[in-house]
Amino acid sequence: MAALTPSQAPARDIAIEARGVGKTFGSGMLALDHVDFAIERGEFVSILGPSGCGKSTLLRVIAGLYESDAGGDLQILGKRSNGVSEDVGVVFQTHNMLPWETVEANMRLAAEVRRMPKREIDERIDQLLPILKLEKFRKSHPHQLSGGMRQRAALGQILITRPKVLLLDEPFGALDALTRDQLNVELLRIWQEMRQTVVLITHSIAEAVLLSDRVLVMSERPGKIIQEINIDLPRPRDPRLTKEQVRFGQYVVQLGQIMGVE
Ligand SMILES: Nc1ncnc2c1ncn2[C@@H]1O[C@H](COP(=O)(O)OP(=O)(O)OP(=O)(O)O)[C@@H](O)[C@H]1O
Repeated sequence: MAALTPSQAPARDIAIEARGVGKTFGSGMLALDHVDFAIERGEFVSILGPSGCGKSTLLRVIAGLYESDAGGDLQILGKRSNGVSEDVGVVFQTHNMLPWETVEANMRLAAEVRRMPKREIDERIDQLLPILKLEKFRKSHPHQLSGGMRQRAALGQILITRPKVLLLDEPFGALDALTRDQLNVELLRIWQEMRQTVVLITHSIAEAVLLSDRVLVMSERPGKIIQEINIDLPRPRDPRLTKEQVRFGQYVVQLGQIMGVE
């Protein structure tokens, strides 16, 4: 069969495309320098890189919370990024739930800000609480929850708005290893059900390999993407079985070498 010419090849359905994206902070401190990458719709991509290289800054640029320097181009779902978008949800390492409101009320507020109809909000809360394993805690306040539950509730506040793009800045980074593993299982399950485009910032090579379709590696500051590795492991990925695979270990070693942390 003849090879497809570029014009015949199926167009890639790109959710996020960065070309020459940069970020300089006030005093001329260059945090990101000519960042280039493209992420397809429905893809799960992790970003790894040394501490301080600009991962969170990049995520905030994608979220529209920071503006990219002049000259760069950032397209989100086919449109030039122009500040915060309803299509993009962000979960940070520390939750931003209101402490005096219950889990349910916090989720409700996040949806009300988007002016979603009450019936739809009720339906989505009922649908999400079991997925997040928070059914029994819908009337609890944040201080009554464990750290893992609080981060699940924070994820719920974002998922209720059904963002097409989900940005995760080390959402489970402050939790112990066991809770983190459990939440990663939940995250994979939720992603498999909802199939948003996910970009995850993590410091854990193993976490990146376990979860992702592709891992982008950033350089030291000023950060740019220096490598990308496709993670060709079968899904669904059971964490224990996946980590036992030879290929899993090879990816971890390969990424460790790229990052100089073997
Ligand atoms: N609002 C800001 N104003 C000035 N400098 C900033 C700001 N935010 C981040 N920086 C600087 O930009 C650089 C990149 O920071 P960033 O938080 O993006 O790195 P990171 O890769 O996420 O770090 P870590 O892995 O340690 O969380 C750092 O040198 C940081 O000090």
